[in-house]
Amino acid sequence: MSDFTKYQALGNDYLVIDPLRVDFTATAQTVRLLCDRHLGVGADGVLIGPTAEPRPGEPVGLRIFNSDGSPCEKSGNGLRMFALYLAEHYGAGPVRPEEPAETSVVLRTVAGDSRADILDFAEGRVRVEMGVPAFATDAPVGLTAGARHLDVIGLHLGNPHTVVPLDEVSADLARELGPLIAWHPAYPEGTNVQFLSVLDRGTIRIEVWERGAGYTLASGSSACAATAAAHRLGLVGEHVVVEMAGGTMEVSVGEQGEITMTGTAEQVATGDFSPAFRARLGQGVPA
Ligand SMILES: N[C@H](CCC[C@H](N)C(=O)O)C(=O)O
Repeated sequence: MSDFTKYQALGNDYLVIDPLRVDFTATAQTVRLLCDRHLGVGADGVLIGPTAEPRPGEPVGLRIFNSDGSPCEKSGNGLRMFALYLAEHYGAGPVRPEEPAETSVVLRTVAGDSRADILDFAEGRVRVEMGVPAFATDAPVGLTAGARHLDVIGLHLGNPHTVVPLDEVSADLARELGPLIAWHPAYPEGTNVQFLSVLDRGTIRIEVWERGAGYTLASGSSACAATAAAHRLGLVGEHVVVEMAGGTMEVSVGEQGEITMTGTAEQVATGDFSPAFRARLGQGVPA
């Protein structure tokens, strides 16, 4: 059994560490070192789970951390990856990879439960029910970031998001304004930020700056938040293709406002920590 399994979804990468199989204590420090692209393995975040032996029909718990070591309530890409991890490693339990169309599991984070269905195991295609967003206000509100006055829409989807609708978006813009908005005094807990451009009623483009991880090539919960905001503003219909730097995802808005996302994720590698790195993690060297 490997110490870690690395996944990526549209260029957003996470390490899965399974506490039932590996002795690992997640602290801000150990997560930061693991995620460091120069000193560690490298990732946008870490998924620690399952938190207890999976039992058929019962929710499976996981904890999620950002690359800066901060805990986060939820990660859309992370949930898709973790559903695949469970199918690959605990297949006969809550999920059945031999019956891909029927493979489903309820994942439990501090943000609540999310049902995940593996639609195509070979392609790593997973659909996740992300819940109903809670909007901070009915209409966009003004926010000053640097020298810019922006109209933004704040919403919670288990984790916090701020959507910035603009005519055009770019990675440079996200890198410039993202950190100013993510830690703006208006958001004491910080916020994930989506720069949104609506291309047509079925297509949006977003650039993402994540709280705790910075610029990322894609973010599942961000794709959902941006779609929910665009839908609320009447700019898109119920089914939206979300273009991000790392690829596209499909997001749907249900009758009650519930958000469902579908996209791929893939396992990249499994690996073991060297004794020296394990010691640097402060986790001790296995006998
Ligand atoms: N990449 C993640 C977002 C992580 C959210 C995290 N940065 C936070 O602090 O809430 C996703 O696919 O949804």
